[in-house]
Amino acid sequence: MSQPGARAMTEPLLQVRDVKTHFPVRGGPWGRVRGSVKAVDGVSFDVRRGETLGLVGESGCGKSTLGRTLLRLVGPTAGSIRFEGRELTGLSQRELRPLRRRMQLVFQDPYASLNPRMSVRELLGEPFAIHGLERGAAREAKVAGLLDMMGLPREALDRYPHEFSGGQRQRIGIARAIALRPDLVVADEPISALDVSIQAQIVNLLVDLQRELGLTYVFIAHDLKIVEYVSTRVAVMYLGRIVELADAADLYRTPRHPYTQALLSAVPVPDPERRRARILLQGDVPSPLAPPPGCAFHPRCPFAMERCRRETPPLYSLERGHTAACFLVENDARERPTSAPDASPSHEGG
Ligand SMILES: Nc1ncnc2c1ncn2[C@@H]1O[C@H](COP(=O)(O)OP(=O)(O)OP(=O)(O)O)[C@@H](O)[C@H]1O
Repeated sequence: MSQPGARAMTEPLLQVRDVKTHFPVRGGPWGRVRGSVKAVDGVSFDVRRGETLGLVGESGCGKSTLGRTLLRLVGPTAGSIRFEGRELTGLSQRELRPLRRRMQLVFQDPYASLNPRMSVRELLGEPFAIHGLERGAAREAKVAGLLDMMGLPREALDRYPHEFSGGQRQRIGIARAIALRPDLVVADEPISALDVSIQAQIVNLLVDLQRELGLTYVFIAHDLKIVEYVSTRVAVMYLGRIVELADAADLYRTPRHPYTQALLSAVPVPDPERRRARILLQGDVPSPLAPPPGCAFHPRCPFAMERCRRETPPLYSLERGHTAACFLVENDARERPTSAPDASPSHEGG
């Protein structure tokens, strides 16, 4: 691999600007477009090299869609995604191919993501075959090395996914994802389908691999304790938008957005100093087909003001890179935020 230059080392691995992923909803006898699900609706953030960016929020907030959009597995409707400074949104599938090996996804359900008719030897050899890398004995050696790294025995090579436990299957899924030494791994709820007793082992495996291979993670999860444990920074999503982003320690110590406060108030903490009053969230996440006007959180917010029903709060910059999209923090903002750049052309992804 070529040695990245100093600039490449300091620039973010991924720069995401005002990205939207809307899904058209069709209806009626002619299947006309009736509206769109705004699964991701204007998000901007950077992912720094070597960090773990945690992505949290209730079910349906758009976390998976955002994760897949970052990898261009789903085409964004608008916005810009730069990987090492290179714009991804306009690239054809062919142009994306060489980049694919550098950006990988770990799935929630390893059973559904592994072809049941392929042996482990084939499953782990496949990434090399797809990209025309390593053959014969060299590929065998790489595959065996992956097994060692995952703590799986060599006998596993000739066995099939159904012969393994959930945790072992996830190890195989992770091995496939890291086989080609990617830079970026999006882990989409990588442990939520697993038995609680083995969740920690898989999390620790991911943490060790990050250290060993210098990986950058986007870690999607709804378990806030695990996100706190693994993340360098954490982004909180609500109805297609990021409502708060901060260093993990800052976010957990001083959450500024009422939505984050409510999510965290539900997490049991043994330390009485950190215990907070439980804020009960009323109702469910509204439909991303018709998000509420103004601040999308206002119908569920215990602090909603008249203004929140009319205006959408921008992401205010607070101290130490902490940002929050809530009028309550406006007075603490370091500067008046400029509105998100909306100049990016809409485009059909592929
Ligand atoms: N291919 C699709 N077509 C239409 N709507 C979609 C599609 N994929 C996701 N959605 C919708 O987009 C919204 C966001 O879904 P997404 O799965 O990204 O959320 P999530 O936060 O990851 O939730 P979960 O934790 O349940 O996976 C949901 O309303 C979902 O129904």
